[in-house]
Amino acid sequence: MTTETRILGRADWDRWYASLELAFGGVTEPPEERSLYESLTEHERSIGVWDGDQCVGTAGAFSFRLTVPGGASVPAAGVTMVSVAATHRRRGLLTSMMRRQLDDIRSWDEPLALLTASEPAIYGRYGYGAATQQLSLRIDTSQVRLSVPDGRGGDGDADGTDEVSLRLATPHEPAVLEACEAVYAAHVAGRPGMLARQPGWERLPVVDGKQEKDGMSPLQCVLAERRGEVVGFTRYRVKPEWEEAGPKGTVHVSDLYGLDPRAYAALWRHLAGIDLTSAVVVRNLPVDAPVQHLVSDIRRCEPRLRDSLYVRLVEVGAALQARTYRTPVDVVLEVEDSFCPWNEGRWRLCGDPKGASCERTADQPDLRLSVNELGTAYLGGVSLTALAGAGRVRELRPGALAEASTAFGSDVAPWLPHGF
Ligand SMILES: CC(=O)SCCNC(=O)CCNC(=O)[C@H](O)C(C)(C)COP(=O)(O)OP(=O)(O)OC[C@H]1O[C@@H](n2cnc3c(N)ncnc32)[C@H](O)[C@@H]1OP(=O)(O)O
Repeated sequence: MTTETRILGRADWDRWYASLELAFGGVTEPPEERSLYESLTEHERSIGVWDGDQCVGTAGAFSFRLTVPGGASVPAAGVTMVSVAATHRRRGLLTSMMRRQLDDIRSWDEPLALLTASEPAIYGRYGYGAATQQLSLRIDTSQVRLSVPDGRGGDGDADGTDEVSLRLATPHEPAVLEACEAVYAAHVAGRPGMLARQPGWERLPVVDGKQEKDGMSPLQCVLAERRGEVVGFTRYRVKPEWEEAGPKGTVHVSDLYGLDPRAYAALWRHLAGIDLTSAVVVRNLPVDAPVQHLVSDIRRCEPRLRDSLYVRLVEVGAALQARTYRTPVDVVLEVEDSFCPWNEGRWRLCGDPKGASCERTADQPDLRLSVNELGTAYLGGVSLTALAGAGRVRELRPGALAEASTAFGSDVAPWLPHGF
């Protein structure tokens, strides 16, 4: 097999993307979604593998900025659109693309690579670790009640001026899109795992997807407003269904953000009260989503967890010093990284809530772990102690594990709100 790997040329995009679609089963995306992805593709950061004039491998890397614990926004390559043609699988093409990509990302001085995996078993061999989870709920709104915040958190409105009102809006309308994006942007710095969306990405949640073919309504949008300011929004589709006993429709939530507890609760109460529906389904919430504390019966919400964002430390030193640490930490990490050997060896990590340094050292190690565990623990959603319990982190100095594990933790659960 003779193949050539090259940077994606603009004229090649159609064939390149068709090859990706075929590898994912051959269903062609709706034109609006396709053209959005065409405009978002960063050609110079994308590669294609060609066998003659046939594209047999694809991979891209968006230039993202990722929020890390402490709130910094760190350059990160969003690895995406990875595929190998069915005729060329299991011959090492994926490994060769991952090799090329990680070398490129390093040369771009981006300390992190990120992805969401089609299958969790694929990317561990390249040093990625599952760093965040997503919570899904199916709320039985015929049984579950949602409470209203009582203002004890300081958001009371004794004189009624803090009241939130809800307004139906057209999701694609530029002013609406802009207002929703501003609410999204206000959340980014406060939660590790979120991405600062660049222009164009705000359209991703509103492209007309395949869902409408499944009997769902077009996307609907409700804005939460206070004194004329947009303080939250939700976007959702309704799937009407009827049973002998009566209506049994479902509300499928795409996203929901509130800038304060009242706006947040008002939006959830709206979703739970939509006529002719008896369930609200949401696929991707942070594991610490406050809605879990608004419902009267969490068991009737069927909570489930799934792996979400995978993180790869491309440059261990730069990545570990880009975030802060919840408590003071001073440990020597002995890192294994066979795929990116420049990371191998001992690193002294000194950090606290204000900042961190991470330098090469010859000192005795306190913890031994691979780059996968560093990726898994990096955003503070999985503890080093839990990984040690699985034998994946070794404590070489008594006390070092508890010290590092506490320091790596995050008060706010890391979360990736959408795929890419
Ligand atoms: C970030 C994203 O875009 S995720 C999307 C990934 N793409 C898809 O799922 C589309 C459908 N699948 C494909 O296109 C291909 O099967 C790919 C990309 C997953 C794998 O490509 P290949 O060229 O066959 O992989 P390659 O031959 O380099 O295999 C490398 C290793 O991964 C393993 N591997 C490959 N695919 C899988 C899989 N789906 N599950 C588990 N292991 C896998 C191989 O067995 C091999 O293991 P080894 O190193 O122990 O020998």
